[in-house]
Amino acid sequence: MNQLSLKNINKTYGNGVRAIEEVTLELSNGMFGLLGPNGAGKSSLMKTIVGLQRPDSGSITLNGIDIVTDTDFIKQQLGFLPQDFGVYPKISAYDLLNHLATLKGVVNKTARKEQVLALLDKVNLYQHRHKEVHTFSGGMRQRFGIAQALLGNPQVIIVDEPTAGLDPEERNRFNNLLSEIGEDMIIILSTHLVEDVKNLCPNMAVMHQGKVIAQGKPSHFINSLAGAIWKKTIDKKERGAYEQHFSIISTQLTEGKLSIHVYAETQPDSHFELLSPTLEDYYFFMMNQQKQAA
Ligand SMILES: Nc1ncnc2c1ncn2[C@@H]1O[C@H](COP(=O)(O)OP(=O)(O)OP(=O)(O)O)[C@@H](O)[C@H]1O
Repeated sequence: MNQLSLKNINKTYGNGVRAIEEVTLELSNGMFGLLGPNGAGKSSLMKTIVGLQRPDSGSITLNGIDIVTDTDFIKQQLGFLPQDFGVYPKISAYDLLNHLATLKGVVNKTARKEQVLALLDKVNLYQHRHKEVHTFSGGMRQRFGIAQALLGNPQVIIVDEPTAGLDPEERNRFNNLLSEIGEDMIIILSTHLVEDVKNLCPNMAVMHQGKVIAQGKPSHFINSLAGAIWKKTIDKKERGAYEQHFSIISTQLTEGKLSIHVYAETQPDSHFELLSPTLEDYYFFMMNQQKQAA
C-alpha cells in the first residue's frame, strides 16, 4: 500500500497570490478526488506534488521518502497528465510513447517495446499506434496521456482536469479507464466536475482559495446533510425574496421556472419538499458557507 503525505504545504507566487495555504492531506491507493472551483489552487498543488515547483514550506513524502528534496525519486514514481499537454510533435503514437519511455529511463529496447505496446493496448489505442497523435480526437489524446503517465510503472498518477472538453461518450470511456487502473496505485483526480468525483473516487478533498476545506468520503459528506436539503419550484421573479429568507445553496432553471435547493434544519414552509442530498448539494453547501464567511 502506497502512502502520500502532505503536511502544512504553503505556496505564494511572486505576484503575491497565496495559491496554497497550510494544505495537509493523507492519501493511499485508489482514486482521490480533488474538487474545487477555478482558481482554488488545485493545479498549483498538483505542480508542487509533481516537483514542477517547490513549496515555500511544508513536507511531502511518498512511502516515507521526502519528495521535495529527492526529486529523482518522485520522477521515477510518478506519472502526470497535465491540464494542457501543449503541442504534439508530428510523429506516431508508438514513436512518441517509445521516446517518452526512453526519457523515463526504460533503457532496454525489448522491454521498452513490450511496455509501449502493452500500454497502447491498455488505453485502447493499439490499432491507432501508427497514427500521429496530433490527429487524435480529444478523448484519444487524453487516453494517450494516460499511457505516457503509466510509463515506468509509477506508484502515483496525477491527472489535472482530464475530461474538460471531452464529449459525454469520451468522458465516460476515459473515466472507465481511470477506474480500471486505480486499484494498485494512488491516482489524484483534480477537477471542478462534482459528478466525476462522485462516480470515481472513494476519497476526496474540497479546495477553496488555496485551502482544503473538507476531506473524507463522499458518502460521509452526503450523509452529513441528510434531512436538511429542501427543494421548491418558484417563479424567477421571486428569487430575490427567497434569497433574503433562506439559505439557497443552488438554483436550476427548467422550462422558465426556478428550482431552488435550500439548506435548513427544519422544513422552511409546507411547499418545500425534502430531498435525499447529493454530492453536488454538499459541494454547493460548502461553497455557500465560504461565501457567507467572506
Ligand atoms: N505561475 C503563477 N503565477 C502567479 N499566480 C498564479 C500562477 N499560477 C496560478 N496562479 C494563481 O494562483 C491561484 C490558484 O491557481 P490554480 O491554477 O492553482 O487554481 P486551480 O484550482 O487549478 O484553477 P484552474 O482549474 O482554473 O486551473 C489563482 O489565483 C491563479 O491566478
